[in-house]
Amino acid sequence: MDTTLPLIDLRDPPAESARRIGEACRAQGFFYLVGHGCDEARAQRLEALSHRFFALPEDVKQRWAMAQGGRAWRGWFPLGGELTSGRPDWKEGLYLGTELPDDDPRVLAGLPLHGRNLLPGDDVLPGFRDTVLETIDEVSALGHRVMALIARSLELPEDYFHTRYTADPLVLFRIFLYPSRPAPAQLDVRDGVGEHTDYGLLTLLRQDDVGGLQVRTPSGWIEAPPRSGAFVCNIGDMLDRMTGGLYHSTPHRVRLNVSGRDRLSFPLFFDPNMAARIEPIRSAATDDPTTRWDGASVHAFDGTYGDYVLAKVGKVFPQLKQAVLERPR
Ligand SMILES: O=C(O)CCC(=O)C(=O)O
Ligand SMILES: [Fe+2]
Repeated sequence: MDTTLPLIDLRDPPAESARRIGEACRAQGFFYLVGHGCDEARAQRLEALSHRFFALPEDVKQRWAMAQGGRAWRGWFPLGGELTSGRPDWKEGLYLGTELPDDDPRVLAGLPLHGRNLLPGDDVLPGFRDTVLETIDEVSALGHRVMALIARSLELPEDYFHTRYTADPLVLFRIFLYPSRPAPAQLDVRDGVGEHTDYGLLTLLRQDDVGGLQVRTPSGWIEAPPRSGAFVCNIGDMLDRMTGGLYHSTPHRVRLNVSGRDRLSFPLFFDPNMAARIEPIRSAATDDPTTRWDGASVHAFDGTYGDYVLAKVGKVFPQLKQAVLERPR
């Protein structure tokens, strides 16, 4: 297999973009996206403000710690605070998502992962909050566009995913910092982020120019190096499940950062509404029995997206799960 990931330009005719996205989803499950029209100046501003946020002293950042975010699971977590396969990742981060007011019915009902964002306001980091919220809106809109192209690539109506899953998507946005300083020897750290697949439909990730993201292909690990102005997109478990394995939810990881500079990344997870039941797609494009594979746990899954994502999130933040989800309200 090719050792570079395909590049999709959204300025191409939609039929061509859809065809090439389909090819990429069947092969690597990963592709670069350019010509998307997102505001470059905003992305640069977000990068600069994020560096300033992570540079704040720990006791200041504690004001926005995830523990204070309650059931919304928003806010800051410290280095080593998130686990992949039970092992701490050597990264620090800010968990964010669609901004919902306290009187939103989903928040009132105590639906996990929904609520207000927990991050510094203009008194501490002028412009940070607005830049984050604008970015979430902008990249979510791009998520809708790419999902329409993915539908087309599967010979489905363009609104296939929108109607069933994403009219009101679950959108989780994260800002990660992978420090250049090494982890203390007593911490059992191996990667920036250990090998994993993403849970939902589609991940759209911007990264700075440091690099470190790697993708597992049948012929081994390949790099997904930074490309200026591009998103790295990949397919999540739910699309793999819906297509019977035709579109790959490909394992990936981030290596320890030895560049001498801190690395920032900005993944947005564009996922089904938590109440949506995940159903296999029936279309000519997914009917080829030679492309089906079974046995992987994702294909045994039957339930709503909420069932799936909460089980996953509980594993990466075990203490929070105990403190938040397993406590009676
Ligand atoms: O930071 C990156 O480049 C990748 C992060 C990632 O894979 C994830 O958060 O799911
Ligand atoms: Fe990931």
